[in-house]
Amino acid sequence: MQARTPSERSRRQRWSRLLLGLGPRRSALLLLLPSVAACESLAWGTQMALGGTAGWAPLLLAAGLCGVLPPLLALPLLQQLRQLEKQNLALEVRATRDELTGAFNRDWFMHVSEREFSRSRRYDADCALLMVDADRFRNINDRYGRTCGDALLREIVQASGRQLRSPDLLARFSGESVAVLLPQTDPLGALDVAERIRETIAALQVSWNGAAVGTTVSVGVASLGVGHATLESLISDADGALHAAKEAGRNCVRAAPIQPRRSGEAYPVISK
Ligand SMILES: Nc1nc2c(ncn2[C@@H]2O[C@H](COP(=O)(O)OP(=O)(O)OP(=O)(O)O)[C@@H](O)[C@H]2O)c(=O)[nH]1
Repeated sequence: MQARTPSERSRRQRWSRLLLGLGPRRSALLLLLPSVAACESLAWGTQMALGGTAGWAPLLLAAGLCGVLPPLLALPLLQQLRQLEKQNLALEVRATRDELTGAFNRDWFMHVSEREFSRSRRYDADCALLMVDADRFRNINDRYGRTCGDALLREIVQASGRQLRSPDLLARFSGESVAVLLPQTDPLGALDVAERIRETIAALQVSWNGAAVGTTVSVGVASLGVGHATLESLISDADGALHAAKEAGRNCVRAAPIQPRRSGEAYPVISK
Protein backbone atom coordinates (compact mmCIF):
# COMPACT_ATOMS: atom_id res chain seq x y z
CA MET A 1 0.00 0.00 0.00
CA GLN A 2 1.32 3.45 -0.88
CA ALA A 3 2.14 5.70 2.07
CA ARG A 4 0.11 8.90 2.35
CA THR A 5 1.89 12.25 2.26
CA PRO A 6 1.52 14.51 5.34
CA SER A 7 -0.70 16.92 3.41
CA GLU A 8 -2.98 14.05 2.29
CA ARG A 9 -3.15 12.84 5.87
CA SER A 10 -4.00 16.25 7.25
CA ARG A 11 -6.68 16.70 4.55
CA ARG A 12 -8.22 13.37 5.58
CA GLN A 13 -8.01 14.35 9.24
CA ARG A 14 -9.70 17.69 8.50
CA TRP A 15 -12.53 15.83 6.74
CA SER A 16 -12.82 13.29 9.52
CA ARG A 17 -12.94 16.02 12.16
CA LEU A 18 -15.59 17.86 10.18
CA LEU A 19 -17.73 14.71 9.80
CA LEU A 20 -17.28 13.72 13.45
CA GLY A 21 -18.28 17.22 14.48
CA LEU A 22 -21.46 17.02 12.44
CA GLY A 23 -22.55 13.70 13.93
CA PRO A 24 -23.57 10.55 12.00
CA ARG A 25 -26.99 11.71 10.69
CA ARG A 26 -25.93 15.08 9.38
CA SER A 27 -22.72 13.70 7.90
CA ALA A 28 -24.69 10.91 6.16
CA LEU A 29 -26.92 13.61 4.67
CA LEU A 30 -23.87 15.61 3.64
CA LEU A 31 -22.46 12.55 1.88
CA LEU A 32 -25.74 11.55 0.21
CA LEU A 33 -26.80 14.91 -1.14
CA PRO A 34 -24.04 15.29 -3.77
CA SER A 35 -24.69 11.83 -5.21
CA VAL A 36 -28.45 12.45 -5.35
CA ALA A 37 -27.68 15.72 -7.12
CA ALA A 38 -25.30 13.88 -9.49
CA CYS A 39 -28.04 11.35 -10.42
CA GLU A 40 -30.56 14.12 -11.02
CA SER A 41 -28.08 15.96 -13.26
CA LEU A 42 -27.45 12.76 -15.19
CA ALA A 43 -31.19 12.35 -15.83
CA TRP A 44 -31.52 15.97 -16.83
CA GLY A 45 -28.45 15.74 -19.13
CA THR A 46 -29.82 12.61 -20.81
CA GLN A 47 -33.17 14.30 -21.36
CA MET A 48 -31.41 17.31 -22.91
CA ALA A 49 -29.11 15.18 -25.09
CA LEU A 50 -32.12 13.38 -26.51
CA GLY A 51 -33.90 16.66 -27.13
CA GLY A 52 -36.39 16.10 -24.33
CA THR A 53 -37.91 13.14 -26.18
CA ALA A 54 -36.77 10.30 -24.01
CA GLY A 55 -39.90 10.24 -21.89
CA TRP A 56 -39.71 8.57 -18.46
CA ALA A 57 -36.75 6.27 -19.14
CA PRO A 58 -33.91 8.60 -17.99
CA LEU A 59 -35.95 9.67 -14.97
CA LEU A 60 -36.49 6.02 -13.98
CA LEU A 61 -32.80 5.33 -14.53
CA ALA A 62 -31.87 8.29 -12.36
CA ALA A 63 -34.29 7.17 -9.66
CA GLY A 64 -32.67 3.70 -9.73
CA LEU A 65 -29.20 5.19 -9.51
CA CYS A 66 -30.34 7.44 -6.67
CA GLY A 67 -31.38 4.35 -4.75
CA VAL A 68 -28.13 2.44 -5.34
CA LEU A 69 -25.32 4.91 -5.89
CA PRO A 70 -25.61 7.08 -2.76
CA PRO A 71 -25.58 4.19 -0.27
CA LEU A 72 -22.70 2.61 -2.19
CA LEU A 73 -20.73 5.84 -1.99
CA ALA A 74 -21.66 6.63 1.58
CA LEU A 75 -21.14 3.19 3.12
CA PRO A 76 -17.32 3.13 3.23
CA LEU A 77 -17.26 6.70 4.50
CA LEU A 78 -19.75 5.92 7.24
CA GLN A 79 -17.76 2.85 8.19
CA GLN A 80 -14.64 4.96 8.43
CA LEU A 81 -16.56 7.47 10.53
CA ARG A 82 -17.65 4.78 12.96
CA GLN A 83 -14.07 3.50 13.18
CA LEU A 84 -12.82 7.02 13.91
CA GLU A 85 -15.39 7.39 16.67
CA LYS A 86 -14.17 4.11 18.20
CA GLN A 87 -10.55 5.23 17.93
CA ASN A 88 -11.43 8.57 19.55
CA LEU A 89 -13.09 6.78 22.45
CA ALA A 90 -10.09 4.48 22.89
CA LEU A 91 -7.73 7.47 22.86
CA GLU A 92 -9.87 9.23 25.44
CA VAL A 93 -9.77 6.18 27.71
CA ARG A 94 -6.01 5.84 27.25
CA ALA A 95 -5.47 9.51 28.08
CA THR A 96 -7.42 9.38 31.35
CA ARG A 97 -7.13 5.81 32.65
CA ASP A 98 -4.37 3.69 34.10
CA GLU A 99 -3.96 0.58 31.98
CA LEU A 100 -3.29 -1.89 34.79
CA THR A 101 -6.03 -0.97 37.25
CA GLY A 102 -8.57 0.89 35.12
CA ALA A 103 -8.54 3.73 37.66
CA PHE A 104 -7.98 7.31 36.53
CA ASN A 105 -4.32 8.10 35.90
CA ARG A 106 -2.21 10.72 37.60
CA ASP A 107 -2.52 13.31 34.81
CA TRP A 108 -6.30 13.17 34.89
CA PHE A 109 -6.31 13.26 38.68
CA MET A 110 -4.21 16.43 38.63
CA HIS A 111 -6.42 17.99 35.97
CA VAL A 112 -9.69 17.35 37.83
CA SER A 113 -8.26 17.99 41.30
CA GLU A 114 -6.84 21.34 40.20
CA ARG A 115 -10.38 22.49 39.35
CA GLU A 116 -11.89 21.07 42.54
CA PHE A 117 -9.09 22.60 44.62
CA SER A 118 -9.65 26.08 43.13
CA ARG A 119 -13.40 25.75 43.58
CA SER A 120 -13.03 24.71 47.23
CA ARG A 121 -10.69 27.60 47.95
CA ARG A 122 -12.90 30.07 46.14
CA TYR A 123 -16.08 29.02 47.99
CA ASP A 124 -14.35 28.22 51.24
CA ALA A 125 -15.50 24.61 51.07
CA ASP A 126 -14.02 21.56 52.75
CA CYS A 127 -11.75 19.36 50.70
CA ALA A 128 -9.33 16.60 51.66
CA LEU A 129 -6.75 14.45 49.99
CA LEU A 130 -5.61 10.92 50.87
CA MET A 131 -2.41 9.19 49.83
CA VAL A 132 -2.81 5.43 50.12
CA ASP A 133 0.32 3.31 49.73
CA ALA A 134 0.63 -0.48 49.84
CA ASP A 135 2.97 -1.70 52.57
CA ARG A 136 6.09 -3.71 51.77
CA PHE A 137 4.81 -4.37 48.28
CA ARG A 138 8.29 -5.33 47.12
CA ASN A 139 7.97 -8.46 49.30
CA ILE A 140 4.75 -9.44 47.49
CA ASN A 141 6.42 -9.15 44.11
CA ASP A 142 9.51 -11.00 45.28
CA ARG A 143 7.59 -13.83 46.89
CA TYR A 144 4.66 -14.38 44.51
CA GLY A 145 5.79 -12.68 41.31
CA ARG A 146 4.84 -9.42 39.66
CA THR A 147 1.70 -10.79 38.03
CA CYS A 148 0.34 -11.59 41.48
CA GLY A 149 1.39 -8.08 42.62
CA ASP A 150 -0.54 -6.64 39.65
CA ALA A 151 -3.66 -8.62 40.57
CA LEU A 152 -3.43 -7.44 44.16
CA LEU A 153 -3.00 -3.82 43.02
CA ARG A 154 -6.14 -4.10 40.93
CA GLU A 155 -8.05 -5.43 43.94
CA ILE A 156 -6.71 -2.66 46.17
CA VAL A 157 -7.91 -0.03 43.72
CA GLN A 158 -11.35 -1.61 43.36
CA ALA A 159 -11.86 -2.19 47.07
CA SER A 160 -10.76 1.38 47.89
CA GLY A 161 -13.11 2.74 45.24
CA ARG A 162 -16.03 0.94 46.88
CA GLN A 163 -15.50 3.02 50.03
CA LEU A 164 -16.05 6.31 48.21
CA ARG A 165 -19.00 8.48 47.21
CA SER A 166 -19.64 9.45 43.61
CA PRO A 167 -18.06 12.96 43.77
CA ASP A 168 -14.82 11.51 45.20
CA LEU A 169 -11.98 10.94 42.80
CA LEU A 170 -9.58 8.01 43.00
CA ALA A 171 -6.52 7.62 40.81
CA ARG A 172 -3.42 5.50 40.62
CA PHE A 173 -0.85 8.09 41.55
CA SER A 174 2.35 6.08 41.16
CA GLY A 175 3.55 2.44 41.28
CA GLU A 176 1.80 1.08 44.36
CA SER A 177 0.13 4.23 45.61
CA VAL A 178 -3.32 5.67 45.09
CA ALA A 179 -4.53 9.23 45.60
CA VAL A 180 -8.08 10.09 46.62
CA LEU A 181 -9.63 13.54 46.46
CA LEU A 182 -12.59 14.07 48.77
CA PRO A 183 -14.54 17.21 47.89
CA GLN A 184 -16.87 18.66 50.54
CA THR A 185 -15.33 16.46 53.21
CA ASP A 186 -14.21 17.84 56.57
CA PRO A 187 -11.08 16.58 58.37
CA LEU A 188 -12.99 14.14 60.55
CA GLY A 189 -14.87 12.74 57.55
CA ALA A 190 -11.59 12.33 55.67
CA LEU A 191 -10.10 10.37 58.58
CA ASP A 192 -13.16 8.11 58.54
CA VAL A 193 -12.76 7.37 54.84
CA ALA A 194 -9.03 6.72 55.29
CA GLU A 195 -9.67 4.32 58.15
CA ARG A 196 -12.37 2.51 56.16
CA ILE A 197 -9.98 2.03 53.25
CA ARG A 198 -7.22 0.81 55.58
CA GLU A 199 -9.52 -1.74 57.25
CA THR A 200 -10.92 -2.96 53.93
CA ILE A 201 -7.48 -3.55 52.43
CA ALA A 202 -6.21 -5.28 55.57
CA ALA A 203 -9.05 -7.80 55.18
CA LEU A 204 -8.53 -8.22 51.43
CA GLN A 205 -6.94 -11.33 49.95
CA VAL A 206 -6.42 -12.59 46.44
CA SER A 207 -6.04 -16.26 45.83
CA TRP A 208 -2.83 -17.04 43.95
CA ASN A 209 -1.72 -20.58 43.10
CA GLY A 210 -3.50 -21.90 46.16
CA ALA A 211 -2.14 -19.21 48.48
CA ALA A 212 -4.15 -16.35 49.98
CA VAL A 213 -2.14 -13.20 49.30
CA GLY A 214 -2.85 -9.87 50.98
CA THR A 215 -1.19 -6.73 52.17
CA THR A 216 -1.93 -3.64 54.24
CA VAL A 217 -1.86 0.05 53.35
CA SER A 218 -0.63 3.17 55.08
CA VAL A 219 -2.64 6.33 54.54
CA GLY A 220 -1.71 10.01 54.77
CA VAL A 221 -4.53 12.57 55.08
CA ALA A 222 -4.37 16.31 54.38
CA SER A 223 -7.30 18.72 54.69
CA LEU A 224 -7.48 22.00 52.85
CA GLY A 225 -6.45 24.92 55.05
CA VAL A 226 -5.35 28.51 54.77
CA GLY A 227 -1.71 27.55 54.13
CA HIS A 228 -2.51 25.50 51.02
CA ALA A 229 -2.01 27.96 48.21
CA THR A 230 -1.63 25.23 45.58
CA LEU A 231 -2.80 21.68 45.02
CA GLU A 232 0.84 20.60 45.21
CA SER A 233 1.08 21.91 48.78
CA LEU A 234 -1.95 19.80 49.77
CA ILE A 235 -0.41 16.75 48.07
CA SER A 236 2.88 17.41 49.80
CA ASP A 237 1.13 17.50 53.21
CA ALA A 238 -0.64 14.20 52.43
CA ASP A 239 2.74 12.74 51.42
CA GLY A 240 4.27 13.93 54.70
CA ALA A 241 1.42 12.29 56.64
CA LEU A 242 1.89 9.08 54.62
CA HIS A 243 5.57 9.11 55.53
CA ALA A 244 4.59 9.48 59.20
CA ALA A 245 2.24 6.48 58.86
CA LYS A 246 5.07 4.37 57.40
CA GLU A 247 7.37 5.51 60.21
CA ALA A 248 4.71 4.59 62.76
CA GLY A 249 4.91 0.96 61.63
CA ARG A 250 2.56 0.91 58.56
CA ASN A 251 -1.05 -0.32 58.35
CA CYS A 252 -2.24 2.93 59.95
CA VAL A 253 -3.61 6.40 59.13
CA ARG A 254 -1.88 9.67 59.92
CA ALA A 255 -3.12 13.21 59.27
CA ALA A 256 -1.12 16.33 58.48
CA PRO A 257 -1.58 19.14 61.04
CA ILE A 258 -5.05 20.64 60.58
CA GLN A 259 -4.95 24.30 59.62
CA PRO A 260 -7.68 26.91 59.99
CA ARG A 261 -9.59 27.45 56.76
CA ARG A 262 -9.33 31.26 56.83
CA SER A 263 -6.63 33.58 58.16
CA GLY A 264 -7.44 34.80 61.68
CA GLU A 265 -9.68 31.77 62.36
CA ALA A 266 -8.93 29.54 65.37
CA TYR A 267 -7.33 26.14 64.72
CA PRO A 268 -10.04 23.46 64.54
CA VAL A 269 -9.80 20.82 67.23
CA ILE A 270 -10.00 17.25 66.02
CA SER A 271 -10.42 14.62 68.68
CA LYS A 272 -10.21 11.21 67.10
N1 LIG B 1 3.30 -5.80 40.66
C1 LIG B 1 3.56 -4.50 40.58
N2 LIG B 1 4.44 -3.95 41.41
C2 LIG B 1 4.66 -2.63 41.32
C3 LIG B 1 4.01 -1.83 40.39
N3 LIG B 1 4.44 -0.55 40.55
C4 LIG B 1 5.35 -0.58 41.55
N4 LIG B 1 5.50 -1.84 42.03
C5 LIG B 1 6.41 -2.34 43.05
O1 LIG B 1 6.15 -1.82 44.32
C6 LIG B 1 7.36 -1.94 45.08
C7 LIG B 1 7.56 -0.67 45.84
O2 LIG B 1 8.69 -0.85 46.63
P1 LIG B 1 9.14 0.18 47.73
O3 LIG B 1 9.09 1.56 47.18
O4 LIG B 1 10.45 -0.30 48.28
O5 LIG B 1 8.03 0.13 48.81
P2 LIG B 1 7.41 -1.09 49.62
O6 LIG B 1 8.17 -2.36 49.38
O7 LIG B 1 5.95 -1.13 49.31
O8 LIG B 1 7.67 -0.66 51.10
P3 LIG B 1 6.95 0.52 51.90
O9 LIG B 1 6.26 1.43 50.93
O10 LIG B 1 8.07 1.20 52.60
O11 LIG B 1 6.03 -0.13 52.83
C8 LIG B 1 8.48 -2.19 44.11
O12 LIG B 1 8.89 -3.53 44.21
C9 LIG B 1 7.83 -1.94 42.76
O13 LIG B 1 8.39 -2.75 41.75
C10 LIG B 1 3.08 -2.45 39.51
O14 LIG B 1 2.45 -1.83 38.63
N5 LIG B 1 2.88 -3.78 39.63
